[in-house]
Amino acid sequence: MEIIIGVWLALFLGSLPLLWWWNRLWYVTPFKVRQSTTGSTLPPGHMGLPFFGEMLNFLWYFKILRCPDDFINAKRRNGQILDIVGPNSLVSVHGKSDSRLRSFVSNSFNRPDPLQRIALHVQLRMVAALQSWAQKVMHILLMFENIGKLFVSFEPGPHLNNMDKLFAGLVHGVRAYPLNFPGTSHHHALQVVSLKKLVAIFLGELEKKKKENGVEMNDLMDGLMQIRDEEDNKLSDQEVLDNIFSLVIAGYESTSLASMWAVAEEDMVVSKNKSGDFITSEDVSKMKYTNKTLGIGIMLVNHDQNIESRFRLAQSMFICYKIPKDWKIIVWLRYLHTNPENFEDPMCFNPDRWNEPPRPGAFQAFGSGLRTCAGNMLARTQLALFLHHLSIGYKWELFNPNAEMVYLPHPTLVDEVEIIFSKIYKTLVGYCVYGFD
Ligand code: HEM
Repeated sequence: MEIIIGVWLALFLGSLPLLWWWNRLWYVTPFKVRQSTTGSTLPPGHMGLPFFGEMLNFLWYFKILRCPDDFINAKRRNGQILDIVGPNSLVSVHGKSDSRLRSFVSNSFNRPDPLQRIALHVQLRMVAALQSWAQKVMHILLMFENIGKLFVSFEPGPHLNNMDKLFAGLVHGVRAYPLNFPGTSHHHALQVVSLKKLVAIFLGELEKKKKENGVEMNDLMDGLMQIRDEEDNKLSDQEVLDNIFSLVIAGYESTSLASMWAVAEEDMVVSKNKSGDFITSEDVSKMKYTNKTLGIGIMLVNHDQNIESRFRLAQSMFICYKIPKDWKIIVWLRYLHTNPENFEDPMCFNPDRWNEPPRPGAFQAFGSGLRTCAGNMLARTQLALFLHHLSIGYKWELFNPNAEMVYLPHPTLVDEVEIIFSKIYKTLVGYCVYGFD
């Protein structure tokens, strides 16, 4: 028995160096042989273990040490990207299909006229939601209601709350290690629960709209159903669904997280000089920085946007390195925002840093170039309106001011930022008397 254990142990230990170098032998050696005449080089760094890559190391830094920047900074390289995510959606298509969809989304969300209409729409909802939150402990879920209404005319209520949970489950599963067999969270989210239910809901909505045949045409899904290309072809049902899905995923969590961080950061900095009291009118008056705070909220949320992005390069140059076809690159935008070369004391909440424009290329909250965020004006508008209404009418405090940070599946406080809101009552002399609804 002891001999058998010894043999297995020896085999295991003996295979460790092979495992350690396997990816290098498998991927790098053939590349080097092919490129031996051109002298092209690959980016430096270890290739990780077979199948797992650097996942264990990644989890160690993100889950256990909770120092994600240390993992990333050690891998710092600079360069440009092209990206591909998913099959039919705006985030994955190119050329004419990309311009057609992008110009539709931009016209729907990023131009002054629709933005004005959206501002009116969402403000009513925001004010009503804030009022209903007063003197309760809340997470900020409002953004999902706005997105649901603008994109598919879903009304707030239990149905939308259920969808919110399904989307959260889906995003969770997509970010889990992609082991797609029964028992894994990836499989559960994609095959068992969230995706199937969400597809059924959106498909039902699409069918309903088709039957109504354009009676009510004022949301994003209606618009997508009407787009035509030069040959007068409409988008297929699958294309409409893919795009609605991607836009909800791209637009919802990013905006919610940014608003959450903006509120939490502003609250923390004001509470530093206080001993657990509620924020006062004086504190509120210090919040002359809505837009600058917005910048910080957006800066912080960016971390997550990019962890899920998968970039496949079609034989392109990356500085002086060659990136072989089908290799993936993740651009860690958070690195730009937390790099002291770009922002002085980057981790400090300092809205005044926006008094000066950032160094060119240093602030990439919405990405840049051809694939820049298609909903950036919608996001900015929603966040600015939300922070404005919040700071002129409400006071708030973190329910658990000492809650710890977690970084997976996205950077947030352990309690997902529970906040107690209460209304500031106005008097003739100003915002100085407090009470509760
Ligand atoms: C605070 C909120 C948001 C942040 C921080 C954010 C950030 C980003 C970033 C960094 C990218 C990648 C850009 C690149 O590859 O260069 C992106 C792409 C994208 N975003 Fe946003 N976004 C936000 C809100 C929204 C909203 C509300 C929508 C929906 C209308 C949206 C739709 C998209 C789409 C469709 C893409 C893919 C564009 C493409 O690949 O062509 N985003 N976003």
